[in-house]
Amino acid sequence: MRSAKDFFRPLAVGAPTPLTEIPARPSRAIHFFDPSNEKMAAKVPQMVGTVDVLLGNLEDAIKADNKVAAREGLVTIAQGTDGLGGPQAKTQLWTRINALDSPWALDDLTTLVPAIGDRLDVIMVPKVQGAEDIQYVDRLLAQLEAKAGLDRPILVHAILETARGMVNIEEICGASPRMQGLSLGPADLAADRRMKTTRVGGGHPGYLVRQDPPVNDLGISEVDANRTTYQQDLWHYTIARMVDACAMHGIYPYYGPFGDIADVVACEDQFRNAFLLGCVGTWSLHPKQIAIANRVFSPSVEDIRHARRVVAAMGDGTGAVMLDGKMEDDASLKQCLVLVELAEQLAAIDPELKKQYDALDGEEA
Ligand SMILES: CC(C)(COP(=O)(O)OP(=O)(O)OC[C@H]1O[C@@H](n2cnc3c(N)ncnc32)[C@H](O)[C@@H]1OP(=O)(O)O)[C@@H](O)C(=O)NCCC(=O)NCCSC(=O)C[C@H](O)C(=O)O
Ligand SMILES: [Mg+2]
Repeated sequence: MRSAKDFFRPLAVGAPTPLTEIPARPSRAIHFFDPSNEKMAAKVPQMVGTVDVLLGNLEDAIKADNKVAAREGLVTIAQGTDGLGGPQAKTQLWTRINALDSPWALDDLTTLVPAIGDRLDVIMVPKVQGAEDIQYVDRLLAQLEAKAGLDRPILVHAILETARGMVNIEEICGASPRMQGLSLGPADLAADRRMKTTRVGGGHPGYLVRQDPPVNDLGISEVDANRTTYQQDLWHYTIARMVDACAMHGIYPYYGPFGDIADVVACEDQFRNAFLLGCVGTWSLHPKQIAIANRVFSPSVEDIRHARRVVAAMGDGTGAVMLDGKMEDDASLKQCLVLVELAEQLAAIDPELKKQYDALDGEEA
């Protein structure tokens, strides 16, 4: 472990100085595309500006025979697409490299950083098991950045998809000042934990609680009676764990994939649960999931109306007031400020949202 004194020193001579704070750039949807798929690649330029993050995927879902084509395709796309990636871009450019125990990960990094390191905002590392994985990537990136003459550090995002990664979650978050955030990888995590769901994210009808049985006049429980069941969220514990670890380390938590592309309703529910629990965004696997993510991970006009009224009513921010029959105080003010600040960040990049929030300006507090 590095000492506190050394933590923010570059890990290679000439590498950019690490950031002391991870910028809160909007990232409601991290949209995955396969850079070796011509049809998907052709859609990238028109998606710039409509989605917060475009992620060139090199890992799972890319056939082994296409790994090199995907890597080279990503270089071509990054070099040839205006407005994609870099600190000022409206649409960030991320990649998901291959797993560190695969034969491709090293070539992914040594190819991408010199070629498009100035465009790449975040590198997502799959199947992270512990701090050692992040430290390996951290040192290698510093060497490659120094060699390429880059002037800002590329950030790192870890996917939680093993039981060991979950157990080591705090040390992963704190392993490097490059750590930008965490995503849930529900498919790999389910397999590693030997969970019995075969779905890619989302709920499961078998994971439920059932209403108590009615009791008859003889005091006997009628277990065969019709009883309401309530489906539970298989991922609640994992997401909540991830949110706490990220908040503690000043980095950002994300829900991961929702594989039932056709079920846009359940997808929206899963995304909203993650938003309410504290996640800042999610993955999008299909173009139709982008609009869902943008909608869900943007505070509603109603929420912002209420939050602004609380801010106005609270004056200097201390004490307690009654608003619409409810108590508001220093703590609920902080809750409201979370939403107001998020709305400001999103309005800065999303003109339609800005218009909706601005329309509240004339309203009485
Ligand atoms: C899921 C898909 C395979 C579906 O593709 P397809 O059957 O082609 O869908 P459509 O016919 O509805 O597509 C309509 C058009 O849109 C284009 N398209 C589709 N998906 C994308 C996309 N992601 N980006 C850009 N464009 C896209 C199609 O080419 C069609 O174009 P056209 O014919 O010209 O109209 C496919 O969506 C897909 O492969 N998505 C990405 C899958 C992926 O990245 N998976 C990996 C992430 S999830 C994971 O790894 C699990 C995780 O790690 C864990 O452990 O949990
Ligand atoms: Mg996975």
